[in-house]
Order: sequence, then structure tokens, then C-alpha cells
Amino acid sequence: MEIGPLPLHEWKVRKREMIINRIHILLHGIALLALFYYRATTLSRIIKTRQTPIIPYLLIFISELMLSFLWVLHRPSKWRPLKRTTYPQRLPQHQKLPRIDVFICTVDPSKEPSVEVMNTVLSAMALDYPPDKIAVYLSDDGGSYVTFQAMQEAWKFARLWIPFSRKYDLNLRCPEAYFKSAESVYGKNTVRSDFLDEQNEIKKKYDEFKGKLEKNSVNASSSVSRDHPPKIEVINSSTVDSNTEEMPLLVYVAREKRPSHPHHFKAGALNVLIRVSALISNAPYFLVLDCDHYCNDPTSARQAMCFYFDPKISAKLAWVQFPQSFHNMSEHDIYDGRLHYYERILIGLDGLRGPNMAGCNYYMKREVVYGPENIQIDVDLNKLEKFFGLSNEFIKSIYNIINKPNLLRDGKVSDELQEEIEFVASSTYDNQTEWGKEVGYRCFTVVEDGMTSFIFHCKGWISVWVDPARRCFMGSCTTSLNDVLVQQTRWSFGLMQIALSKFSPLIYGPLKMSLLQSMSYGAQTLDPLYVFPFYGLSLVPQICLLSGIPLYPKVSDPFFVVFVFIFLSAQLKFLHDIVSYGDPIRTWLYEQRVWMMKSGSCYIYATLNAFLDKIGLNEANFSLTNKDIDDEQAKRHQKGIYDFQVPAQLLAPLCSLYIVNVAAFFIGIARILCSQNWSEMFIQTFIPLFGIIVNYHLLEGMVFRQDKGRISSYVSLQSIAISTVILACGSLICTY
Ligand SMILES: O=c1ccn([C@@H]2O[C@H](COP(=O)(O)OP(=O)(O)O[C@H]3O[C@H](CO)[C@@H](O)[C@H](O)[C@H]3O)[C@@H](O)[C@H]2O)c(=O)[nH]1
Ligand SMILES: [Mn+2]
Repeated sequence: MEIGPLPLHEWKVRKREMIINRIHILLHGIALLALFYYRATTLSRIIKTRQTPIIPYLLIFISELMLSFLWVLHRPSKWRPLKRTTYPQRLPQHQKLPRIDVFICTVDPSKEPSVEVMNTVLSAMALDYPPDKIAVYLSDDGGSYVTFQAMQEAWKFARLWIPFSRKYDLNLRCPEAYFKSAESVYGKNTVRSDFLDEQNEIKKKYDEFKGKLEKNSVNASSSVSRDHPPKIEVINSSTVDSNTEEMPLLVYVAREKRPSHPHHFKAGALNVLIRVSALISNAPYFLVLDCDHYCNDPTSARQAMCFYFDPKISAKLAWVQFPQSFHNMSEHDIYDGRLHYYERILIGLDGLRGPNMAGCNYYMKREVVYGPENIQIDVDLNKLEKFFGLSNEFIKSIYNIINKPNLLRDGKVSDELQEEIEFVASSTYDNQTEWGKEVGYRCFTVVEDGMTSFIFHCKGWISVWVDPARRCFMGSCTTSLNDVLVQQTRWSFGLMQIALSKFSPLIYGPLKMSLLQSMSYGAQTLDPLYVFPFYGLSLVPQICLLSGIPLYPKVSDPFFVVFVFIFLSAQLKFLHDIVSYGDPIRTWLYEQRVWMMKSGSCYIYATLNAFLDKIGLNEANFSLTNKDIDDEQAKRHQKGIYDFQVPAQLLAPLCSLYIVNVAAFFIGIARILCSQNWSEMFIQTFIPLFGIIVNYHLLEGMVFRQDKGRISSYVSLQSIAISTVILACGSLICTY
């Protein structure tokens, strides 16, 4: 591929942050060593003298060791943060741009409303890229007629929308977002009256289109099936009129699903999309989108090409990841729906051979998912069939990625081709092949993105993270606590599945990738282990405070400073991360709360289920996040009020911990006032106080709120009972 004299992209290290990060690693690391020294020496003294009980001391020491271990694992993501810029205007002419397939996944129109999904489809069809080089595939895992009919309506509307958005060079091409947004984002020709006339006409058609979809969605949930034959239709080829040259290809794909066959959730859907598209358009690159993540800036494909056209990196470059952004954010991001903590990690990984895939919003090179090592010219057909399955047409397509013409541009799908396409979308096609293992998206976990990126990075591929000022994709974030906890539990469960598999990054990684890179994959997959130190620090010092057992140095002890330093340095660094990412200070509180809610609740179920899964006693499922939010919930989210309509098993652990901390704090204070040994108990009183303040929203939910989103008295009573049991048993155990 040719390039002009000017670079297509540039990158620079975020120097200031890097220096601060590294100094912090050094100082905090030294302080942790001092802490271990203190713990080890005190422990040996306790063992000798038996003055203080050993069990609580050991528990707290183990918690600190685990916290420090996870802290160390997370450091590589702070090592070399980058910033990248692209110059798409310097790309070569249209004819030289490669073709791109777009994959969009949906399942259930009752949770993923058709209007939203079709907006994503339309925005992808309207990408600022030659239309004959784009093919959009919608995978409908529910095999729902609601989605299929919506797709046909979307095609009709696209016939108006795509030419309109191209003619006026609109810089926002998702119709819903376009009509909602202010005039400033309209096309460059806004002043012309013919533009306004046309726009009004299109708006009318859009409203009609939406009306039809809404009418069509009445029985959405009953239209979803887990038992259906494959249904694949190239929508273009069923239209009568011939004026389609301005239109990208649009394909509906419902793979076959049978209750007796595992379908592997989104990974399975993506693998079918890869095979089906290989037989139809076979573009060398594909873009993956979730059904709610529409294209906000139509130039993303060109921005991605800036990297693929750079001969210095193109041979090794597997994917270009854009951030996930959300259009339904509230000013107070109480649930940390923006996932900025995750973005901060990915920026850091960009400096270490690349970020992992974040599920959607990335462009991928097709050959990567096949594995070039599997497709040498001299490999015999039998071996290929073992790898890729029995479709010869598909195997041919692998060798034809770059050269294959867009067969279906103006032709119809022949019967043979239709049969072959349905064959590769059948539920048994994967059986006895390497799909999901050596080829395509790795299937054994519900976080297909994390697992697959880890394997690709192990194979030496690199990836890049691009975060332009204008966000390229916009999705809908979770806006209720229930959805947040359910989603986090699913993610953590999937990550733990990886950690417990033979691909556990800390074992499998170091031989295949750099130590820093495998540490950071290790950090992500082992994150659920925070549950142990979190419970350790939320219970042990508190119970010991009640029983008057000191676990920390006195204020006058020189090691007191070490503990204070570690606490402050961790908190200030956290604050620095947030502020240098451009977020307001209050994010510190919200992220901290979400971290505590995750550690106290989601991680318990995630680790437990992952262990059960490991011994074959748990069946993984993929609980979809709801994209159709009820009004009252949306209002609370906008106002920054927590919505505690959450199943008791997710909420009760948090409330119980809270009650334990409140009890410990007040009884502890009373004790201190009587016995005057405050200096010995200072840190131990501070810990519950910190927890009580940070999690004030729980107190509010249990005691002060009366609205529908409060914590139910059932959960509160249950939590009082649990915390009493914890305190009683804990006090017993902590005397040993
Ligand atoms: O059996 C399934 C289950 C899900 N999906 C699709 O997968 C996408 C993600 O599902 P969603 O319920 O939105 O989950 P999230 O937790 O919001 O998704 C995040 O986390 C997933 C991994 O757990 C990634 O795949 C996603 O890209 C990432 O946005 C959606 O488009 C679904 O329609 C399927 O196609 N088939
Ligand atoms: Mn989602």
C-alpha cells in the first residue's frame, strides 16, 4: 500500500503522567515493603509471646499481601500511557481503500429495542467510506421476526437516508441522534433552503419508519426463540429497483440455534458472522458493534485505515480499538457507567503492544481471526477442513481475502450459495473443528473479547487505542444499579473463568508475551480476587475493634506513618488518575463506591460460579443488559439517585457489611473513650469511619429514603440479622 510523504498518524508518550506514575510506583512500593517488614516482625513476636490472637493478625496480613499483589499486577497499565492522533485526510483515494464488513449483534428486541438497533445499522451503512466497500451484517441471535421486519423497513428508509447524509456530508449519520441534536452538527450546507426542505421530508419519513417499528414490536419478547433454523437474507438482492450503487450491502443473519447445542453467546454469533460474510463480501477488515453502539463520527473507518496503511506497523497490527462512549450519561455518573477506570487501563496498555478488545467499536484484520499460521498455501485440504469446517467455499474464501470481488454487488444470491451460507450458519458446523479454539473468537468464556485479545497478543499481534476528541461510537450505558451489578458479575465471572483455565495469563502469558503485558492481563482476570482483601479489611479490624484487639501500630510508633502514607498515596494517586483523565473530582467518590459494591457483591458470585464452572457444576449464561430503560429509573439516574431495586442476594452483603462497620465504629468509640487507649486503636477506628462515609448512599437507602428506589425493609432486616451473626461468630474466631 502506498502512502504520501506525511505521516497518517502520530503518537506521543504522555510524559508528565508517565513520570508521576513511575515515581509513585517507586515510593508506594517502598512503603509496602516497610509494611511487610512491620507485619513480619510483629507476627513473629506475637507467635513467640502469644499476647495478641494470631488469627485476626494473619487474616489482615494476608489481605494486605493480596491487595499489594493486585496493586503490583495493575502497575504495567501505568507504565507508558500514550496519546495518538490520526490524519485521515492524508489517506489515498477511494479506489485504494480496502473493503470493510460491519458486524452488529443483537438478541432480544424487548431488551434491545428495534428502533435503537436499526439506528445502529443505518449509522454503519452511512459511514464516511465508499458505499460499495461496505457490507453491514446484523446477527439476530433471537431469530425474531420483529428484528427481521425492522431490518426490511430500515433498508427502505436507508434508501432515503444514505443518499441524503452523503449529499450534505452530514457529520452525524445516526438518524435518531441527528434529529435530536442541535443544528450545529448538521451538514456544511445548512443554509440552503432545499436542504431544509429535504430534511423536513426525511424527518417525516423517519417518524413513519419509527412508528412502523414500534407497532411491529408489540410482541417483541415472544418473538425471540432459542430453537430456530438459520435464516440469512441479503436485503439488497430482494429489492426490485435497480438504483443501488450508492448503497452498501445489508445482510440479515439469524444463525441456527438448537437447545441441544451450546451457542456460545456473542462469540458464537461473531464466528458465524465471520463465516457468512466470508462467503458474501469477504472484506479484509471488519468492524464489530454492539446493537446499541451507533457510529457517532462517520470517519472512524478512515481513522482506522490510517494505522492499517502505515507500512511500519500494518503487518503486525490486528485491531484498532476506539473507546466505548455513552449517549445516556447523567451528569452524576453514580454507577461509573462511562467505565473510565477501564479506559485508563487501555490507554496504558497502548504503550505495551496494545489494548485488549473492548467488546465492540474496533476494526479487526480478518486474517488475524483465522491465524495466518493455519493458512499456508501448502497445507492439505483435510487439515484445513479439520480447522475451518467442511465448507470448501469458505476455505477458498480464506485464500481470497484481498482479491475477492464483491460478488453480490448487483447479482442475486444463487441457490447453491444460499445453501452454503446456511450450512456455515448451522448450529453443528463448529463440531469437531477448531472454531472457538484455534480459529475465530474463543468461546469458553462469556468475555470473548478479553480471552480472544489475550490469545492474539500472545501470538505477537499488536493493537492500538485511538481516542479522538470527537467520540466515534456512542452506546447506551447501564443506568440502574441492578444492571450494573448483573453486568459486572458476568464480566468478573468470565474473567475468573480465564484465570482458572489453562490460559491463565500469569502462567500462559510470560512465555509468549512481555512480562508487563501478561501482568496486566493477569490483573484484569484476577480482579475478582479483590473480594478477599475487601472482606478482610471490612470485617477483621472492625471485629477486633469491638473486642479491643489492636492490629495496627500506635500513633507514636514510627510505622504508623507507613500506614498513613500508604492510604494517602493510594487515594491521591487514584485522584490523580481521575483528574488527569479530565474527570471531575466527584468521580473519585463514585468510582470508589462502585469498586466497593463490586468487591462486596459481584465478585463473591463471580468467583464462586467460576469455581463451580471449573468443576462442571455451573452453566454459564449471558444476562443481557437492558437497553430499554423505564422512565422512573432513568429519572433517578439523571438526578444521581441510587436505585436499590436489586435482588436481595446482591444487596444484602453490602448492607450487612455497612451495619457491621457502623456497629464497630460506635462501640469502638465508646470503648476508646472508656479505656483511653485511643492511640492504639486510631487506625482501626478510622477504617470503619472511612467505609461509613464513602458508602453513605447505603445508609440513606436503608434509613432516610422513602421512594421506590430505597432499600427495602426486607433487605435491611435480613442484613441486620446477617451482621449480628457475623459479629458474634467473628468475635469468637478473633480471640484465637
Ligand atoms: O448470546 C448473545 C448475547 C449477547 N449478544 C450481543 O452482545 C452484545 C453485548 O451484550 P450486552 O448485553 O450489551 O452486554 P454488555 O455487558 O453491555 O457488553 C459488553 O461486554 C461484552 C462482554 O461481556 C462485550 O461483548 C460487549 O461488546 C461489551 O459492550 C449485544 O449487542 C448483544 O446483543 C449476542 O449477540 N448473543
Ligand atoms: Mn451493552
